[in-house]
Amino acid sequence: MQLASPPAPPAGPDSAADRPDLALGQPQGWRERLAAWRDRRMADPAFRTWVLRTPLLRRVAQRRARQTFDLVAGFVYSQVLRACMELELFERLAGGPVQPAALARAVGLDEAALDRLLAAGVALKLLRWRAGGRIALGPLGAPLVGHTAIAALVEHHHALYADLADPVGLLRGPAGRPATSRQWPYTVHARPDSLAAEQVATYSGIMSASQPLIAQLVLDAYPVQRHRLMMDVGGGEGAFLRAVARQAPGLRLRLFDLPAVADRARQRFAEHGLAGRAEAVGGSFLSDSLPGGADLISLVRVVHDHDDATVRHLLRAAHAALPPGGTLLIAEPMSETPGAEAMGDAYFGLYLLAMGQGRPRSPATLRALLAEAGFVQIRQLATHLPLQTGLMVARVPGHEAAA
Ligand SMILES: C[S@@+](CC[C@H](N)C(=O)[O-])C[C@H]1O[C@@H](n2cnc3c(N)ncnc32)[C@H](O)[C@@H]1O
Repeated sequence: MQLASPPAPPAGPDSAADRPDLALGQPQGWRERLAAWRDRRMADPAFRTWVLRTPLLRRVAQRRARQTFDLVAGFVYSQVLRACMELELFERLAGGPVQPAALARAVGLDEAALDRLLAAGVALKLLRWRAGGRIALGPLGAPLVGHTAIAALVEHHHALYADLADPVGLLRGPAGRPATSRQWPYTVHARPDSLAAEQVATYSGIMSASQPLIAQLVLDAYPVQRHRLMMDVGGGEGAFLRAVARQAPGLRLRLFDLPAVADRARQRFAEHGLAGRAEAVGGSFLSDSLPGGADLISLVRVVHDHDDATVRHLLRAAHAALPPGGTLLIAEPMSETPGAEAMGDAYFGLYLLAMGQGRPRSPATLRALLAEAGFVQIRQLATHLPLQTGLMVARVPGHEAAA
């Protein structure tokens, strides 16, 4: 096998003279020099062609190209998923493979249009072809049958999708209010505790529907049953506490959220026969102190919604409400999570920007904020799916430590 020698490196834009606006520095140390050399080569089309023609390097080049094109085309893949969900294809195929013509009639699309969607769905492993030209669930579509949590997330993305049509505009600060922030009115309202029932209904419904993505992961990672009274702050409609109630029958439960949200939680607790065991307290952690008495406080998908000043205030309030030895849990997707960096830093980073406040935080950042608020024994607990939630546990100093 004869290998062609690689083309000479291009004269890339690697000097400060080429980009005077950036005042580029020289690479420091051999690692940076090597990386700079490699980056210059990778930026050269002739070098990339040579790599593709070289058997031993081709696989790496193909994988990199696929990753790049996934980034280029990812928004289309998301919309293919959305179309499948809007047309309820996964539920329609749950009973087994069907003929595309029958499916086209059922969803009200002409056959050619449906064929195009089916081909896209097959390519994305949402669907798969079966003998006789029938279409069936694929490996990624099968778990989505009746998956109301994913359905709620996909459906509510229409706002984020609109905001991201101009990502640089979003980063610069959009002229108007991003559509995403309108979905979360507490992020922009001066007095969130005065939000009315109809203003909290949509986001509370989305949170409740998507809570199953989180609850069991948290409960598998932390034994809540060792506590007496758990207070879930920013607990929404109580979906998390309902899962806790099933797991820990002896635990008393309290939810704290904005008054209009707490009303919804109270109603849900009554519907689920929990009225005698779970109470819902309305208030704002921005202006009210948190009720005392709980030996465990949870903040589930709450901290990342807020800027650092509010988080400092909230953690101090949680510390003040807990007894000596009391425990605080923080559960949310975290940045810099190995294997889930894209979810924490790309998805939530941009999502929270469009929402108008908050940021994804790394375990190290949360640890520092918790320590500043006076917590000790701060630990990160592993969850089975850190992509969906990470978990931090911390204690108030004192003799009553439960563990
Ligand atoms: C992203 S949702 C998470 C809901 C729930 N913990 C879950 O994971 O499904 C954030 C929650 O914090 C509540 N919240 C926001 N600002 C608040 C405040 N100032 N005081 C009390 N609750 C607040 C919202 O009403 C909402 O229910």
